[in-house]
Amino acid sequence: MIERFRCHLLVIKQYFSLHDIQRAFSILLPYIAGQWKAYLGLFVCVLIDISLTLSFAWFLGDVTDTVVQGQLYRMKWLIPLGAALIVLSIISTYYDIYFEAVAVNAVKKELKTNLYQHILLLPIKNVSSFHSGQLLSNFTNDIHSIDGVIGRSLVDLIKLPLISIAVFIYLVQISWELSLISLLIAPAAIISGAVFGLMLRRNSSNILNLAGSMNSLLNETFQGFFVIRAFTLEHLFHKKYSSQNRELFALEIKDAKIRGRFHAGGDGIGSMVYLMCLCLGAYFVSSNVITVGSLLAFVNLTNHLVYPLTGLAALWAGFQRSVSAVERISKVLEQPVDSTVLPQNLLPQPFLKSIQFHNITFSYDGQHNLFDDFNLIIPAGKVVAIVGASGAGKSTLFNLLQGFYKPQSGVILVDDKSTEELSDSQLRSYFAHVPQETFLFDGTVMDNLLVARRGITRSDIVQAAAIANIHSFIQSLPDGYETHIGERGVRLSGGQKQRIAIARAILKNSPILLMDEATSALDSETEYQVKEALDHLMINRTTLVIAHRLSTIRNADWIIVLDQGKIVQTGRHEELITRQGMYRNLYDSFVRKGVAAVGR
Ligand SMILES: Nc1ncnc2c1ncn2[C@@H]1O[C@H](COP(=O)(O)OP(=O)(O)OP(=O)(O)O)[C@@H](O)[C@H]1O
Repeated sequence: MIERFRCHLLVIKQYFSLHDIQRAFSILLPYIAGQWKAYLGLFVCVLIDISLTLSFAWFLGDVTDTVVQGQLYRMKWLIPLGAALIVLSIISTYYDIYFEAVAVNAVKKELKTNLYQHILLLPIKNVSSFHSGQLLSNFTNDIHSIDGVIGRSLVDLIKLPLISIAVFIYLVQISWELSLISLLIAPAAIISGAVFGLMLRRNSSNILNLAGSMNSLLNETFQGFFVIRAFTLEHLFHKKYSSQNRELFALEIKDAKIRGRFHAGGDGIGSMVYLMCLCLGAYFVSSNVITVGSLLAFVNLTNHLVYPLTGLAALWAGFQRSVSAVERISKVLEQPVDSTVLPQNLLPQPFLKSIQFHNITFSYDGQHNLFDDFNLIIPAGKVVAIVGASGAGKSTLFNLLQGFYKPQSGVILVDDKSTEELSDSQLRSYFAHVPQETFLFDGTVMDNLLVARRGITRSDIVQAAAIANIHSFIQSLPDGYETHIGERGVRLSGGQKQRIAIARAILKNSPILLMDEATSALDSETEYQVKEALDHLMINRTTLVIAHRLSTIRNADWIIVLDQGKIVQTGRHEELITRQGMYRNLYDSFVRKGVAAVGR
């Protein structure tokens, strides 16, 4: 019980603390400052709006008194003045909407671009600590929820107190007694704003978190479509999504109820003040304390005294809602990046000497070392097969080499240059990576090949495709190289995708080939075509291959046998086969399984 009370107290404290709002603004301020012209325009519109509010009230009162007192000659200049006020109001309304749209959308645009760039620059270990659905949610729900701190609310923060003060001074001139009555609303507005704002903040934080989870589920559904079908998980996923969707609906309705009660309450209080002022004002008119025109001007302006007060409370509530969204975005933006420059596709550099791993210590989680004082030298121009049980660290070697992860200690040299000293662009220009699973972008075959390197010509592409044994197939497609292959290349077979990936690696023309041999079996004809393509790719290159086929291992110049992050054996197939040890065991298991790939 006491614990729950403490918990509530903490939430309330957090709600009234300025710290979160200050933090949100410190993140957004550079973006807001970048749009100072639009905000200045908006501020000028606000000043015009305040002046117009007072002018219209005065105009209403003056026209009424003019008519009541029979001084119709004054209408000669009152009518053009009214028309001028209306024209000014039309112009101001237009620019008000325009400047707000420019300010809000420009801030969001910049924030989205920076967030995207930041994610592209984040070290892989940091990116993988976020769920892709959560990152997606940052761009969709969260960025759209920050309106409360960058849009009209920001200007209202200045406008509402200003209009309140201006209107109050004007009202006091008409009648100080009525003005005091209209001030009765202040405490009620502030208390209701605070209470409802607190409820809104908690609820919208739940909405944003749930929307993030739903995005993650959608992402998994679309990416794991085949697994869902194969394991008949449709019912399970449907149940999960429906349940989250129902929960979201309930939270949205709760949000609407809170906002509804808040606004209805504010309107109710406003109407009561209006009624009280009208009744008391009517009495003052009948007692000749004020004129009819003054009463009309007064009741007209009362509303402008009421809504800034309830508005300020709503503003606080709105800030609270947006703070949750900014907090979620800031979790990504606060992750440190190694460099602020986006890597670019550079022309390949020559590679003449060796790759060296010196005293490398590496751990993914910072606790269990996968590599401990690891040393390895790979001379240029060789085909090196890396073999070992699953989880031995083979792929991790590739990750370290390409700078996707940094070792905790030790140094990796490529042609005597430390990978730490090379920029990401320089480092990656050394390598062409053919991963086990081919990833193709949504677009045409040509689009997927063009990404390999800058300045590629069509004849380069045709040549590379021919070497990769895929040219004839591409030509047989309805639009040849311009055929759309669908998201992740869904319209192609595994073997076709692999050969496009090989053509892409040929086009990149890097001196070092990193190849993670596919374990999935292809039919013998396709297998042959892929193998031939790979053989072409290896010509004149240093090749590091995580080998799964005996034929690759047999033909390698050098074999490295890896076990739990340690090199346990090295040599050629003929030597290793004669010795007792891990390689011999692996070979025996290959033979025992009667691997179809043997000898291919
Ligand atoms: N991103 C990661 N975060 C944490 N641990 C990881 C990560 N990637 C790999 N590991 C762990 O590091 C170890 C080595 O993984 P690695 O992928 O390098 O092995 P591998 O030899 O390539 O295995 P396989 O042949 O199955 O692909 C494994 O125990 C694995 O669980």
